[in-house]
Amino acid sequence: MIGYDEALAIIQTAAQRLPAQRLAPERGLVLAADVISGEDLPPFDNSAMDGFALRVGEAGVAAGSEFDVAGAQAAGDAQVTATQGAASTGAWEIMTGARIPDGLDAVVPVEQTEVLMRAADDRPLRIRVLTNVPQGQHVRLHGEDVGRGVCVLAAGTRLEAPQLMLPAALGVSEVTARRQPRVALLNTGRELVDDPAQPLASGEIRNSNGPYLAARIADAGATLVWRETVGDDADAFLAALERALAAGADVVLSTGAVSMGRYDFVPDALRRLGASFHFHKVRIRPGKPLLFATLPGGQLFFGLPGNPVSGAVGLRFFVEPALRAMTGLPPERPLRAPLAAPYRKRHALRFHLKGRLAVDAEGRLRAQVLHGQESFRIAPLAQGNTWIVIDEAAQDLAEGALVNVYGLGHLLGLQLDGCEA
Ligand SMILES: Nc1nc2c(c(=O)[nH]1)N[C@H]1C(S)=C(S)[C@@H](COP(=O)(O)OP(=O)(O)OC[C@H]3O[C@@H](n4cnc5c(N)ncnc54)[C@H](O)[C@@H]3O)O[C@H]1N2
Ligand code: MOO
Repeated sequence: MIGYDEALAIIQTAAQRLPAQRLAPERGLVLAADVISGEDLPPFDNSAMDGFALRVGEAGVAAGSEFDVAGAQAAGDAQVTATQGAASTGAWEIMTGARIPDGLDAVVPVEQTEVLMRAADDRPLRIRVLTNVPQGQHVRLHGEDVGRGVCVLAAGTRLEAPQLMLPAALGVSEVTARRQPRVALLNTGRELVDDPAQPLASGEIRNSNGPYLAARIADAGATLVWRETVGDDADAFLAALERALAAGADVVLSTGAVSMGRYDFVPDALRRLGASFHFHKVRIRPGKPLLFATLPGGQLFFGLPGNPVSGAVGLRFFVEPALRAMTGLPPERPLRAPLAAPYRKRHALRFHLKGRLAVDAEGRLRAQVLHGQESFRIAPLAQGNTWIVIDEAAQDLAEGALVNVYGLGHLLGLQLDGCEA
């Protein structure tokens, strides 16, 4: 049986990067090349205020100075040049975001002016400024936010809403990126019932892994292209696998039938198919019987154990690193947090514990191991906001000992909202 680090290295080698493509920027893509700005942002000098644009020169102008109003400029108006006469003495009425007329170099907000004369249509004709106006005041210079030729998003960045604003502002219609991996999910077990309204017959249980893993696959930045529940039958399983691959899956996940029981057919079915096995069983808890293989078509296959928490751990710590490698995201690094209470670990396995990161009365983070760590107990999952990971070699840990903590998903980060002392 191999340890987790070895398993992770195997996954990172086997998970080939998806091809880089030219694609319209959209949420979920991971950049495979830097995005270089081809435009200035802002694209032209413009006003940060509704008011009057002036030519004030290096010295600025003093409160009390008066100006004739030579014109008006609103957002969307094309470039204008303040006339020579107006440039020296005139003001231009200007709106927020409007191009600064060429030759002018400061803006005074309307509320810091007094209108001395108006036209019949209410246009201001002459103003007095009520404050000193330094050169450059309230002028947003072209390229001040982003200059042309600058790298605005680096290769390896995942596009989320904050990373979509820049391409939109800069007229970037295509980026070089990797799409989201496509994942299929096959839940095995003749005991499984999918319809929540169906009463359970003797020996049946409800399929809880299916909805959980489907939601987590989406959180993990992958697209679920196929989901099916199959009985404990290798032929039915292989037929479902064929449908999953026909749906375009890059990665197939199964749950259950991967351990030592007489109906644990997944390894044999994969052998029949000609899959190449990378490993089966890892020194972890829960989730030890996890199986990882490459299918004849090059797709990755993860056989997750059926116990619900084992499947959750398999997705979080085995499948998610593969998704990262496929899209070109760098490997994750855990954060460290102190244990809220002593923890005794009696087995030489790497433990993945349902945990809660909470803040104590002094505002310090504390990692609390939740009650009910067995792999069939899902109630604590609903209270958890973190995975606490304890190395294989660790044994007795004192209160305050630093442990590795991971967010519930590799893209979710640590979420502390709602925590109590
Ligand atoms: N003799 C041994 N028995 C077991 C070993 C072992 O080493 N030797 N390992 C145990 C460990 S650890 C795990 S984990 C489980 C894994 O078993 P399988 O992957 O073969 O899973 P199943 O037997 O099919 O199911 C296990 C358990 O989970 C329930 N289950 C399955 N699918 C779902 C689902 N979609 N939703 C909710 N619950 C599900 C299933 O009914 C079983 O109770 O093996 C141990 N045994
Ligand atoms: O490791 Mo199995 O993962 O639950 O009990």
